[in-house]
Amino acid sequence: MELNQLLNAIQYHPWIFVVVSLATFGAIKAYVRRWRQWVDVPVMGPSGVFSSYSGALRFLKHGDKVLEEAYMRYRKRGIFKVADLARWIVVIISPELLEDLKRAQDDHLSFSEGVAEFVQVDWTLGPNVHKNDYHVPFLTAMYPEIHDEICSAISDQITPQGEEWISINAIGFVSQVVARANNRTFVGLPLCRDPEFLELNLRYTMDVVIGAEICRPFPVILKGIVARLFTPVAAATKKATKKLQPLIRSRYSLLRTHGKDYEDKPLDFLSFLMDEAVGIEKDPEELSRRILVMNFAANSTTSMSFTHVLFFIAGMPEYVAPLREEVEGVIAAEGWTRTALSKCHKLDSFIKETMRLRGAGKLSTLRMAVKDFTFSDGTFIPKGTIIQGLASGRHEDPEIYGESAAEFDGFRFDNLRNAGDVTKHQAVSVGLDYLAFGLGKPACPGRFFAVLVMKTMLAHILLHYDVKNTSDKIPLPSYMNASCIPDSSANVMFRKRQ
Ligand code: HEM
Repeated sequence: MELNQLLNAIQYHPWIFVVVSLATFGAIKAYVRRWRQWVDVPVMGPSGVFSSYSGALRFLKHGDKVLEEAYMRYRKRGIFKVADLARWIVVIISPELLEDLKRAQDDHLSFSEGVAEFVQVDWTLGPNVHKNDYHVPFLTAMYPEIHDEICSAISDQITPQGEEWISINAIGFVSQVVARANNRTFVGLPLCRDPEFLELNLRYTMDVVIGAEICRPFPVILKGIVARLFTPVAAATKKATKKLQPLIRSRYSLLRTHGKDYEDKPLDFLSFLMDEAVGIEKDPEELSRRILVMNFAANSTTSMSFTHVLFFIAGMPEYVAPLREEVEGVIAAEGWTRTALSKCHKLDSFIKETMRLRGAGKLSTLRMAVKDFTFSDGTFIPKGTIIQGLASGRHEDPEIYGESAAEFDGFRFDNLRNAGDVTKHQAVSVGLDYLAFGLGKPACPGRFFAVLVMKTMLAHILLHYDVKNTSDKIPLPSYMNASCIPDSSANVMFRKRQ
């Protein structure tokens, strides 16, 4: 829009002037705040008022390189900071500082406030989700249903005949299977197979990310209106509510008629929510938001992680025979159960090793200082600062993982288990040396479920299909800031197991 057109538009619609002025004011305020939260640690990239934005652009496009360079430079100091387009992020590397972060109480370094800042929770996922996280404790898996959904979702998409290979887009295939398995647990059949419902949940993560960026520059009083009018989040919430409302209403009616423990009551996340919800949380729109929130936390994280697993198994045929042998032995003895899969240590190790090198992101353990905070080395962190741990620094440190730290060794963690500490080396274990699922109290509560889903997917694929990449090379990820994104254009080839 040219300046004249803008001035004309303002003349006839003065509210445009108000919105633009408030957005500009908000942007300036955010900009000033960015500079006020100055932490006295080495800076990765330019540190000037304007030049830091060129550093932020480089971080956006080449986050992996920036963080690798920072690791080499500041490993000894154990802490540095890097600019993204919205803020400075203080990144910690040293185990001592990670230990401080792990021990810090939520009223000092807060995970939920960090998330609230990053994805503008109050205006995207919803203010109730921010204030009350009653959805977090439910994550006990219903294994027979998960297994059934994974088998059926895979065979709905891969139907090779005889010896033919079929080629399928890896991330598209994995996302469908993961979203179906997740939603079988969240809302049950038949909604977990409804293509529109799956599509809106798969798109929701991106809707929230875009919505957060649109809301960010506006002052708080306008964010609500902006979120409703100009972001895709409101439309997604409306669509999800429309899909879920009939189900919620019929379950409420059964609860009213037969009481809390009626026969054949579905055992899923929605039932859990409806039992636990109080006050406004009982509203179908609020319940729908919780379902969306769980999809937000579970779909892209698990899909991206498992797509890397698929690329590795497709490109490393030497792992196929020992993994098949392990899974076949355990399943023959015990059937498809949670306990049986917990005995597949090689399978577990292969997934953990993939996540060590290709976790959801190079940074983990998002926190916001809700009060001034001082690390044990004396580094002062003012209130409002965002802090993250450099997961890739820990994951690729030769002092932790030996000379082969940079290489993929699918049975690394199985060997470590056999050599000593059994629990430390499980894929679900969190600690200073393995940050893929975070650290401390806010460590991912869905990790047991996510690992179970990924193990079941890998085991099922190994037992029923041969798999290979479309070329000799394992597709490489790209990075957006620190997020590790599998090659979305890469296909994987499947044929019936020969
Ligand atoms: C491979 C898949 C997954 C990865 C890599 C992952 C990673 C993470 C990480 C890094 C955190 C933050 C922990 C911290 O900062 O210390 C987190 C939190 C969370 N995750 Fe996951 N996650 C995955 C799957 C899931 C699944 C499947 C669910 C739900 C079924 C889930 C639900 C959550 C929730 C609710 C939180 C917030 C916890 C809180 O508020 O205290 N995640 N996840």
